[in-house]
Amino acid sequence: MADLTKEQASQELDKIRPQLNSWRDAYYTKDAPVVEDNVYDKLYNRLLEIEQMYPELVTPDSPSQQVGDVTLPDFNKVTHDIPMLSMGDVFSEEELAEFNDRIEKNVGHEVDYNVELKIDGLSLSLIYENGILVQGSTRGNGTIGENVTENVKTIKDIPQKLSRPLSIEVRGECFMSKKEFLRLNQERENEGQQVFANPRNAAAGSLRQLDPKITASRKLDTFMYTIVTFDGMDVTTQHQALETLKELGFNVNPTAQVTTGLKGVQNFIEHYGEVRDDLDYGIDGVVLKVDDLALQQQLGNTVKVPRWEIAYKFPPEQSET
Ligand SMILES: NC(=O)c1cc2c(N)ncc(C(N)=O)c2s1
Repeated sequence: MADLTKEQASQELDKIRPQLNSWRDAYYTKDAPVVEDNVYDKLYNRLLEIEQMYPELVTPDSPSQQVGDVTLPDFNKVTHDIPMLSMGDVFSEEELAEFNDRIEKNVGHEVDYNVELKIDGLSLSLIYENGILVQGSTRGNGTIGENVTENVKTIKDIPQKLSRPLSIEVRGECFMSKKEFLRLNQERENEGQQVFANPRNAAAGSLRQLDPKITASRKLDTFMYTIVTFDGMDVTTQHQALETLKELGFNVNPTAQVTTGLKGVQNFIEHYGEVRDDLDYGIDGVVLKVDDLALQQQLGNTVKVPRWEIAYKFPPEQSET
């Protein structure tokens, strides 16, 4: 191969990487391979050749770093530097009032809450370095989770590259829509396989797959709802955090509302309790979060759960087995 200067190599890689990634994306997630394998392989080998000559030019988003063809023997584990805590639950308006009273007593005044739907899926952590997705992981036991990065890369609504080159961690919920759940179970029934009991199990069974191709064959969705590390972003409320997540390219549930104290919370709960069957995703409650992020820090966490958020749980859905 004619020797390439580093500059020529860098320029050629800048052309090859996005081309291969877009072909790969089509192959994995849009079920529509747009190029013959030998064309893909030829360009991929060219990329490997150049990266071998100039290893310092390898970037995290290079196709050579996205080994999506390997079926892992078991999940690699990741440690959550900031634990993925669970959340306290309440089941009545009275308990909600007690939660609010504790907060107001602690901080000495009424607080705004950001009220969000509690999605019936599984928690997901995403880590980006300079805007590139480098790790996806499950909650696990809250401290040690499973590395599901290759699977996460097949989920269409998760950006592999952010709109800004930020190094951040974000968290949210991975779920399967009711429509996809019915399609998948019909497919499994036709193939004589065991069906999933509910969309949450189907989502967990699809994300926690050792073969990314199986994950890619299932339509998973996400709603992201927490920025864990901000990389200097000036975000001071949970409401702003959701707007920022949306600007960065994440899928964010559009129903969140800010309330002053508990005013309006009961209406929100009653409304979504009534329409939950009509939503195409499962919800099992409503989450109240103190909107001011500094107040969240001031309130902190108990041993197990944050003091600044609570889940108001709906009764199990009728259709749920
Ligand atoms: N375990 C947790 O902290 C949470 C769990 C969930 C969930 N399953 N769905 C939505 C939210 C939210 N909107 O914050 C949260 S927060």
